[in-house]
Amino acid sequence: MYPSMKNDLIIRAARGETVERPPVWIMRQAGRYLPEYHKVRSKQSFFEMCQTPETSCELTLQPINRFDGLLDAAIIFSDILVIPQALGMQVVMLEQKGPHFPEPLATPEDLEKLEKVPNIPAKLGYVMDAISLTRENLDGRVPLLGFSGAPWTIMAYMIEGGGSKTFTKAKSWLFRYPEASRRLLNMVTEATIVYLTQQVYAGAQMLQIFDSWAGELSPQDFLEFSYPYLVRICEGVKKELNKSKRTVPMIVYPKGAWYALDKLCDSGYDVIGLDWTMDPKEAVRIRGDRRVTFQGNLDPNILYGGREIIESRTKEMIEGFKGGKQGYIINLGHGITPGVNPDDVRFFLEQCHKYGSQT
Ligand SMILES: Cc1c2[nH]c(c1CCC(=O)O)Cc1[nH]c(c(CCC(=O)O)c1C)Cc1[nH]c(c(CCC(=O)O)c1C)Cc1[nH]c(c(C)c1CCC(=O)O)C2
Repeated sequence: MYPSMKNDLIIRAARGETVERPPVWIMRQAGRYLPEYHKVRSKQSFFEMCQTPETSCELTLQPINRFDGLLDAAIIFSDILVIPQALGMQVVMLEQKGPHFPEPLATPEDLEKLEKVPNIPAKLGYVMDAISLTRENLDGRVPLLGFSGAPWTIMAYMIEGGGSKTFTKAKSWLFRYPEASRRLLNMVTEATIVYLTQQVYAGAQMLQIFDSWAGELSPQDFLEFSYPYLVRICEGVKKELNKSKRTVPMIVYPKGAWYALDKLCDSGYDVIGLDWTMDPKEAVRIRGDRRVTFQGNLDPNILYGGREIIESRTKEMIEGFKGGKQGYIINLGHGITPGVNPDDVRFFLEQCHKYGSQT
């Protein structure tokens, strides 16, 4: 049994309940904008940090401790690329450059090298251990989120071998090898369902699926190569959890897929994460009376603009989401970036509390 919850605002907001103010958390809230992160990072490689439950727990708690009482959720410190690792691929994190796969998938024959049905508890047990340890150490202060990458985004990394501007290799697969692409997407989907379910058994109270490269696809290709797998994950996780009478709210963050918002409102996800290319009022209009909560969507670069614009844009955003007391979770439209001043982050969080309580 874990400590009882002192703040469950985000769980209630995700379920569509009316709350006293919209909850707030920040994608990548544990990361390189925090000096205390660099202290830990200087002693360990990125994936070593992910693989050490005590370190993962410490990093998860850093923003919660620093911004005590201002954040309404913690997200477990890990990475979406642990799934390619579990499928048998090597991934390293290069300083200043980001993730790198020494041997990315080149042709459909390479799928034979992957572990088709990886033993997730054996390969990623350290994530579950980190989640359990963090749940205990959070002491009920805020709920703990688990997460994974969406199949299309994971596939893109496995083929590109890292970040990309054009996604030529990954998208060539979709068009040249649609069958093999579907096989790969299915493989990632099934591993992800097991992974997310295990995270909940370990103590995760909410789940987010990051489809960071959704917006690289055309609307037609998103509907063919991303959406069905997102839906399958939501259904698969909920069905498995239902066997032990559990439910957790699920968030999908399909970055750039504003064109699919209407369809996503019927996807089964409780929460849809929006990036800053979507006007809050327009999103609310498209949603209509469907019971879906929105999350987002301040441009992370607003945090570089100084206090005046941080305040005015935060206020406008909250007002755009109808004042935010129902169907809304405050966040940035994408992860916070390394150069942001933590004091400006505190100021942003204070404005979220101020205008969220007022409107
Ligand atoms: C695409 C993606 C990745 N990882 C993730 C995504 C989806 C979100 C998004 O679109 O930004 C998700 C992620 N990565 C990390 C978290 C931790 C939890 C949190 O949000 O605080 C989460 C939720 C830690 C991290 N993941 C990474 C770092 C920095 C690593 C370092 O210290 O060298 C951290 C703290 C590295 C990483 N990991 C990844 C990239 C592209 C990079 C390098 C570039 C970058 O940092 O933006 C893959």
